Amino acid sequence: MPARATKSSRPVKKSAVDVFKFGGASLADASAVRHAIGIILSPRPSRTVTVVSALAGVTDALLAIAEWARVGDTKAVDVAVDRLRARHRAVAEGILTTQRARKALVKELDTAFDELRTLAHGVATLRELTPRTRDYLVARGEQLSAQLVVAGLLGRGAKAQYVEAAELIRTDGVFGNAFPDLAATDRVVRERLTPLLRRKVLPVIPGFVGGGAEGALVTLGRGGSDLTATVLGRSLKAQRITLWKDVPGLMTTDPRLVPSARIVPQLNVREAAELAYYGAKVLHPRALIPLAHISVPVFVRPFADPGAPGTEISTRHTLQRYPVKALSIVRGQALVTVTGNGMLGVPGIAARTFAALQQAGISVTLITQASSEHSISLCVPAERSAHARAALEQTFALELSRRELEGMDVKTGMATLAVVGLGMAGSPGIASRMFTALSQSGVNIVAIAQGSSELNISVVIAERDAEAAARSVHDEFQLDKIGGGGVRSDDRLDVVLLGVGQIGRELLRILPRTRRRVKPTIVGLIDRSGYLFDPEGLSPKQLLAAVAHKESGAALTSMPNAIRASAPEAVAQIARHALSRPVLVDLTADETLPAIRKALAADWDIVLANKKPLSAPRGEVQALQALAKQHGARILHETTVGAGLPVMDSYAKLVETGDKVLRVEGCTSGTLGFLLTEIGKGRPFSEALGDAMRLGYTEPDPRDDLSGMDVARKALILARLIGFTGDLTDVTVESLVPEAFRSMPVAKFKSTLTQQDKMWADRQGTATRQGRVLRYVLRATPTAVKVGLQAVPPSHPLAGLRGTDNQIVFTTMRYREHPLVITGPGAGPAVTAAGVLNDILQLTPA
Ligand SMILES: NC(=O)C1=CN([C@@H]2O[C@H](COP(=O)(O)OP(=O)(O)OC[C@H]3O[C@@H](n4cnc5c(N)ncnc54)[C@H](OP(=O)(O)O)[C@@H]3O)[C@@H](O)[C@H]2O)C=CC1
Ligand SMILES: N[C@@H](CC=O)C(=O)O
Repeated sequence: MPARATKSSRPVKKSAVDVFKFGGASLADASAVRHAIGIILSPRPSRTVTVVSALAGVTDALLAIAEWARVGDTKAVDVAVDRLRARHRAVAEGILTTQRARKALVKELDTAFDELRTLAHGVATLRELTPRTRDYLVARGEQLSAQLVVAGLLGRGAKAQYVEAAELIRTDGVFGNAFPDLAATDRVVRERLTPLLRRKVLPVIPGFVGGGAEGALVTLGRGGSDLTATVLGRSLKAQRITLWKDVPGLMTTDPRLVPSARIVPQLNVREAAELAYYGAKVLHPRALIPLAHISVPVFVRPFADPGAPGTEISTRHTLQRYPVKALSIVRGQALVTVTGNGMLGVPGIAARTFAALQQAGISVTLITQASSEHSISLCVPAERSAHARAALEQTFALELSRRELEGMDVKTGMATLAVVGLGMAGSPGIASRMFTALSQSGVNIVAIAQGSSELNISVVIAERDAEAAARSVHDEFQLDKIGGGGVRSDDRLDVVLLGVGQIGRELLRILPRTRRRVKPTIVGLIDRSGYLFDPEGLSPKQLLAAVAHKESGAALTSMPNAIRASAPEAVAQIARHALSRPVLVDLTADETLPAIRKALAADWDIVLANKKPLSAPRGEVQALQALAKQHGARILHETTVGAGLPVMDSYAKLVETGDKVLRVEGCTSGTLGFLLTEIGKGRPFSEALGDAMRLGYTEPDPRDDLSGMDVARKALILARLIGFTGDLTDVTVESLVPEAFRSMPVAKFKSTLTQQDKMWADRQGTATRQGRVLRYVLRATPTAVKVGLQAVPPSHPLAGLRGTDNQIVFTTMRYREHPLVITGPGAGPAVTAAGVLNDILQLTPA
């Protein structure tokens, strides 16, 4: 009868719990344990269940103690126990700050080591080490490290509690290699851990250990702490399970074999399980079994760099451009082939072959049988090949004596290479690409196996060819691009929008209307809260939803699948995916240089509507341009001056044809143009500015326009083009914002606009009486840059501008007497988004 869920046995709300697992290699000494404690305490509010392995090397030391005890060497036992005791004491001393806490912990440790010693001496007396006793001894490593972590957490003022694993993880009771009884464990875990989590207590559980029959303690097999973590994550319906490891994540292959191996950002559970089975040592092969029918993502993350995202293992299927996502090489294999005419049509040969190997305790890593049924080949670890031959010869002694079987052929010095990826299913040509790559690098394929799931293709090759084989297959499937970098594809351009404000949303609206063979694909959106990303491209539905969402003033991170991050973090995380001709489009009005640098470093191109990056101090801008050059990236910024008007384009055409620009003058503020036109018609300042804001002409803070800073930035960008070596502070700027309004919060400024109506009416009145027209004007030469309000006569070319019209006048060597004039609307979402789109299209493949 199913157990009824009581209040306390219900799992805590889905997505509330994190399960962390710290591997032994991470927990090496006191500073590592302190670091782990810092990681456990970092999520706030913390509902973290922690699983720990034994301190690095302790499991091996305990196994050695068990062996010495079995042969009666109590001296060796004592030395090893004392060494372990000293090591654990040193960690205790290093993680606790008060004498009292240290004394108490050392006492606990001493009790545990005394018991260990007594037990080992008992084994030595009897000279008998049962599997049960061995498990009991070896489990001590995880138990001790859990005690240390609990003490460390308590020492940091956290509420933490040691929970005995044998009481939580119910198993089939197989000593040395037990497997959890998932249903039973689910119930116990919820009953025991849920109340602790509700009380905000951090449970710490020894990994690798479970409970067997009659209260026996069992172990889950080498690396079994991963399994403990996934079992707990499953039972608690955790929001995620994080395996903190001494590797950066799951790699496309072994980086020692292939230096260009990359971290795979995301793997499907089936792919990860396949890789674990085929030799990717990072993950315990059985660790993913508990998650087969339940969607809890597992993250393999680097302990040394907790900010790095590592590899996500989940039910998602991303990176679909990669039919193969990783490859594994297992060396030290032997290929055993059973051959003979007597196998034809005789049922049971395969079954007897595998039964013989199973009885000999030999694990088979690959099987292949030709359809002629003339032979069966299989791979076994080379060191077991003699045993395998003997076991098979014994099983088939009769067939061998009758010559129905020709014999057992055993080839040692072999390796298996397996390529793994969900995208292989139904994609023709993957095997042929793999075989062609191998043949082109001179690698002979000895045997081939492919499962009907098409999730992997494995080949057997000579071990001496392993490196060449891995490199050629890795190259063939472009796996060096999977963790980031630009893939030069002819039919894609991947765009990430930094900023989803007025301009960003308008750009998203007009993008589908692009008349180009290759339409840019929006793969990412970033705002102040975080980012939304899909390497395959956000769907039109997602983009529409994002536009509506942002229009309503909400944060991107309140949308499904969005991730909380700062802009530089978001770019860095997105840049780990291989994108086609990636472009970062900066549509913020913020200091975004750190994010832009990250993008350039990943070979992305940049499009800017934001003027701040290029009006930063000269040294920073020069460094940015040098970085772009180094990475072969382009920085396009047409809309930083004159919105959609072809200002940068015209400048480039002038200089490309050998002209020299001597000075630039004009009006480059749509907001001020509109404001002065409206005030000139007699409208109050507050109304006119209100309209400018509503129509999307102003900067997010309209004082950037009114203070002249927006024009100053544009002037500096233009002036630097023609040789000005100064900074923004060297630009002479006339501010139109009265002192009292300059530093108040923007919301307050917007609510007090009417207080400036009279000042603006007076200013306009004076100009009208003088028969003049007010214009905010810039003048930039290689030696001086000035922006400010001018009262120009009605005959002046600038006097004729209306509304948001900008005018940019280039005086050049060629256009000296009659300068080149560009006039037109210079603000507003429609023209600006079109200008940004034009820049993006310049980067699009033709
Ligand atoms: N309006 C115009 O006519 C023209 C504008 N431009 C330039 O276009 C840019 C965008 O203007 P507009 O769309 O009106 O501005 P908005 O204020 O409407 O939008 C800005 C967007 O940028 C995001 N953002 C701001 N700072 C950060 C940050 N540090 N990290 C991540 N995201 C950030 C905001 O996020 P959140 O939503 O979370 O606040 C918002 O989505 C400005 O630089 C402007 O000068 C250029 C030419 C013409
Ligand atoms: N706020 C700016 C927008 C364009 O750069 C302006 O009004 O010109």
